[in-house]
Amino acid sequence: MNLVIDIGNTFIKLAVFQKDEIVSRAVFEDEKLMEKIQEILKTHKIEHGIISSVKTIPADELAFLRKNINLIILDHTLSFPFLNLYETPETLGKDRLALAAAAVKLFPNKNILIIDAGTCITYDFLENNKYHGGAISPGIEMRFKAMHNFTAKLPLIKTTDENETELTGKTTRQNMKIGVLKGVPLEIDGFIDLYKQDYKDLTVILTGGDSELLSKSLKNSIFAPENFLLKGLNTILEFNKI
Ligand SMILES: Nc1ncnc2c1ncn2[C@@H]1O[C@H](COP(=O)(O)OP(=O)(O)O)[C@@H](O)[C@H]1O
Ligand SMILES: CC(C)(COP(=O)(O)O)[C@@H](O)C(=O)NCCC(=O)O
Ligand SMILES: [K+]
Repeated sequence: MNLVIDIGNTFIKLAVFQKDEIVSRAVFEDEKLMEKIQEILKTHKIEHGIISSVKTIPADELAFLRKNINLIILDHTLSFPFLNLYETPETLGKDRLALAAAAVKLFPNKNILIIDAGTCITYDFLENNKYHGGAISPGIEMRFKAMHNFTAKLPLIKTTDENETELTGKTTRQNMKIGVLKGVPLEIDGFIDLYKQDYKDLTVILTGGDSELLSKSLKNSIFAPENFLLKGLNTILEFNKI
């Protein structure tokens, strides 16, 4: 069985794969990583693993993983089922490599825009199995936190607060919620429209912690496959197993 670990800026996602199927999955915060891995190693027969991180991985965690499984650390020097044309591949987010791998596995030889709404919102564009790059913008929670932190008077809004249906906000909180929760879908639809001007047959994938919240507000139709990034990591692991 394979263990795949995705360390994002907000959450760690972890899954155990038997061939292409997820048999166990967990989402948690940073400090629980070792505990969760020990639990998984006790309950599953893990032989291979892959870890993708947008942060530096602590040395003791790496040493522990390496001692227990055949571990691959995701970076741009591995083999991928797509051609990477990013001009600075060494600075490209590892999560974005995993998303691109998942996309070509699901939709080979297509024009694909992957939107990952997590801590940041990333846009990744693939044309016929060639990865070009895309865009990075602040995520929903980051926008709320930034407005609170960088102003004197704006309150902190939580994503879980009740949504607004109006276009015109009449209180400070309404204005902020509308600015972010209507603004982000407008941004996403705007990017999709711009890509569609050049690529009529564009496949759009939406994933990440805020994808459910956002999918209802988009005018463009999108795919929202489950555990998309984790499946991409498993694809890369299978591609690079020795
Ligand atoms: N319970 C929650 N706690 C914190 N953030 C949440 C929660 N539910 C959804 N989110 C949203 O999901 C985002 C994190 O999504 P995720 O894809 O896991 O990010 P990352 O891969 O960057 O860690 C947060 O920025 C926030 O907007
Ligand atoms: C853009 C990101 C912060 C997104 O991270 P996430 O929101 O998934 O936690 C991450 O992919 C990253 O650190 N990228 C490095 C810069 C680049 O991709 O070019
Ligand atoms: K992201």
